[in-house]
Amino acid sequence: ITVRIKDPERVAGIIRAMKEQGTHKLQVISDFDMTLSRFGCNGRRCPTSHNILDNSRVVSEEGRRQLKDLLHYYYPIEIDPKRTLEEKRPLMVEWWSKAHELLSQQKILKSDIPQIVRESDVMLRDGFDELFNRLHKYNVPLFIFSAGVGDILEEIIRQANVFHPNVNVVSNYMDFDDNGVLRRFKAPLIHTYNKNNSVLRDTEYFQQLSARTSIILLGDSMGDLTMADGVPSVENILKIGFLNDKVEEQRERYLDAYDVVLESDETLDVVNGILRFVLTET
Ligand SMILES: Nc1ccn([C@@H]2O[C@H](COP(=O)(O)O)[C@@H](O)[C@H]2O)c(=O)n1
Repeated sequence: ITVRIKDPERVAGIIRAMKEQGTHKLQVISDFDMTLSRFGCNGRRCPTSHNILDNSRVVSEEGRRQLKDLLHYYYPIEIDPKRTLEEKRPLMVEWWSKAHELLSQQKILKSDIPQIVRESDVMLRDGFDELFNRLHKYNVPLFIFSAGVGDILEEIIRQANVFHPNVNVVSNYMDFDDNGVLRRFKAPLIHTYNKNNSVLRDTEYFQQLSARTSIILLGDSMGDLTMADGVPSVENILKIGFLNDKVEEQRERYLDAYDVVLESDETLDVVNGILRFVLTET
C-alpha cells in the first residue's frame, strides 16, 4: 500500500477544518465500482456492477461474448491518459448504450438479482463495515454516485448489511415491466465522464445536502472529481483517489487532481482513519 500526498500541509489543514466545522456539516460523496468495491481479489480483477450481470448465468453465451468484446474495446479508451475527456464522452455513451441494449434483450428478471449478486465474485473493500456503520452512527449522509447499475450495487450493500438510511444512491437503474422482466434502463444515462451537476440538478436528495459544506469525496477515476460540483458554497473538500490501474502512467495526473492518492490499496483504512479523527470529540 502506498499513500501519496502532494501537499501534506494543505491536507492536514482541510482535515482540521472539517473537524472544527462539525459532524452536521459533513457529507461523504463516493463512487461505487472499484472505490467502495475492490479492484482485485486473489490476483484477479473483481467485477464491476455491470460485469456481475454480464458474467451471470442469466445472460446467454452469445450475449456474454458480445458484452466482453465491448469491455475489451471500450475500457482501454476509458482509462487512456492520452485522450481528452471531450474525446472520451461520446465513446462512453456508445459503450453504456450498447451494453444496456444487449442486457435489455436477455429477459433478466428482477427477482433474479439477489441470486446473481450472491453468485458473483464481488467484494467490498476491507473496512467497508466500519465506514458505513460510523457514518450511520454520526448521521453523516453517504451519497453514492455511480455509473454502474443501481439495482446491483444496492443489492451488494444490502447483502453486506450496511444499507443504512443515511445511504443514498444515484446510478443507472433498470426498468422492469409488470412481469418483472428487464425492458430498458431508465434515463439519464450515467457514464464515467458525466458524473456532475448535469445529472444531479433535478435530484431532490442532492438539493437537501447543500448545507453539508464539508465534503469527503472518494473516487477512482478522473471522472469522479466532478461528483461534488453541484454542492453550492463548498467550504472544505478532501478528494481521495484510489489509483487502481496503469499506476505508473497515471500517477502524476492523479497527484495533481486528488489530495490523497492510494496505490495498490484494497482497504478503506485511510478513509476510516480520517473519519475517526474528524468524527470524534478530542
Ligand atoms: N458496460 C459497462 C460499462 C461500464 N463498466 C465499468 O463500470 C464502471 C462504473 O463506473 P463507476 O462510476 O461506478 O466507477 C466504469 O469504470 C466502467 O469501467 C463496465 O464494467 N461495463
